[in-house]
Amino acid sequence: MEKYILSLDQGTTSSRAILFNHEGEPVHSAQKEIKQYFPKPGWVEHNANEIWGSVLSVIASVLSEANVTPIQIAGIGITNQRETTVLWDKETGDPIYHAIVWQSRQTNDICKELKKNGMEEKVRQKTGLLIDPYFSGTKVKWILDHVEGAREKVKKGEVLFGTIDTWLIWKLSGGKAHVTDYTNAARTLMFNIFDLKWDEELLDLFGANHSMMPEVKSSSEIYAETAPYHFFGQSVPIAGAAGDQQAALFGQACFTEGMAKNTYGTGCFMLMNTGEKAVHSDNGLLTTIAWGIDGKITYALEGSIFVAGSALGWLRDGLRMLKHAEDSEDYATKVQSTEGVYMVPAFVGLGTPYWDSEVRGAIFGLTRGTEKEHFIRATLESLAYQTKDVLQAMIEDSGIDITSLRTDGGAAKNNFLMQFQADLLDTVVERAKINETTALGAAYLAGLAVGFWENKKQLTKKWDLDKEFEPEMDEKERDKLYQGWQTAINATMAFK
Ligand SMILES: Nc1ncnc2c1ncn2[C@@H]1O[C@H](COP(=O)(O)OP(=O)(O)O)[C@@H](O)[C@H]1O
Ligand SMILES: O=P(O)(O)OC[C@H](O)CO
Repeated sequence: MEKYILSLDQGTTSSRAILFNHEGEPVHSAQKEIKQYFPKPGWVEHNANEIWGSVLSVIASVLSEANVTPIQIAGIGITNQRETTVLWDKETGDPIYHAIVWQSRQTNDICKELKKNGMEEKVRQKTGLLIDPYFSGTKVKWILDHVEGAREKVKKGEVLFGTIDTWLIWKLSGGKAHVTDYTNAARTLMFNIFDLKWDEELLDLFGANHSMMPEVKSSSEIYAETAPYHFFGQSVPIAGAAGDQQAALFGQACFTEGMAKNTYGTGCFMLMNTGEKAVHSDNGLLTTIAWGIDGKITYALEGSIFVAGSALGWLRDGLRMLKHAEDSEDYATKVQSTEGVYMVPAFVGLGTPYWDSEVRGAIFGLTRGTEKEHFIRATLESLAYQTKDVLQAMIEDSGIDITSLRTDGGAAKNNFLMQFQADLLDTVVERAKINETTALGAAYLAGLAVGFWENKKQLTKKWDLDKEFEPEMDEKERDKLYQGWQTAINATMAFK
């Protein structure tokens, strides 16, 4: 009977379940979109129970469509949208508020206050992060400030905190395991990435305490078994977990120092493996944990872009300019250029390297001749421009000149975008063959823990190129385009 690893990829827009065979090939997958709640401008929330329901539903679909029985699952790997924060009642398992999504800006005022009190440098030294609504800490404080009786319940030890990995492991294990892994803990603003402990002072700052925090474990080990009533009568080891961007770095086999990948999903995240060294950034990058395996921590530098593929989602759902996000490629290639139109999709502020949570989106250079095609092309190009901003910061901080960039994620399927990216960076873009790189990373982390695979070298051998994009644009044209972008960004930031 053939065995598989089941990888659960809980992203911002959808939940996916993917079965990997022993060759590391995805043999079947199921996907379900989740509802986005936008209660106020700049706020983004999810329903944690709906997330859980969507995960159960994709597990059921993938097993039935692949005709695989639960007994054939050797282990489960989990990867997830990071930072998104859930607080729930330990007894009833009910979330006490919606999950506040990483993109949400509702903790802006809390961040301002912390910065005013001079906390930025201390936070950076301990966590490698900045004070920004992006991270979990201020989201915890916001929920405690806004949900009646929450603080008292926390004091009595009746509330649990978790990022989405923690929530799903807790649910799958029937409430037995309250754990997270190093990569997810590293994004909370409450975890010291050097001592590898929850930090007393930071917990205090956000009104949290030890009793609500999950135990922090490595990214590849058995955390718990599934509760049989949640897993079709079977106890299956949940054996690996990592935030989706770190899982993608692993899935892209970026195992040596200096290797980097960029994932184009809802947002866009470039991570570079910096080995055992935690590199400090002077250019707005984050210092974070790439993975913790076998008692060893590998660090990464990260550039975070908040709006990437979701700008196409906005063209589809908000402006109704597109039927499907993938149609953007056809529209973009119908014109030779944007004819000077620039779109800055700062819908929830800007991340690396600007870190401005109050700025909002803008569009420049419209003429009477601007058509839908130019608008769509400018939106796609904005993903590439933001990536160039990040790459420049990365080269400056790491001192490593990146000569090729590995890419993956939903929007990386767009050939126009990948070619424009290569042109703009003047760098070869290598799109990974397997589309589900994030899920593959999580599958490998779990597979290593249960002995399904022996070592990560097997994954390196498996890494395969789907398509290589060679830069073709001349230098003058490239510089002119990028200068236009820089003018647009500066003007956007000036308008507040
Ligand atoms: N061909 C495409 N061109 C541009 N954007 C795309 C394309 N296909 C999907 N997208 C965008 O990619 C995102 C989905 O990518 P995915 O990696 O699944 O994201 P996540 O993991 O954040 O849920 C959506 O925001 C969608 O708009
Ligand atoms: O949902 P994604 O794939 O865009 O990833 C979200 C990130 O983990 C947020 O930090």
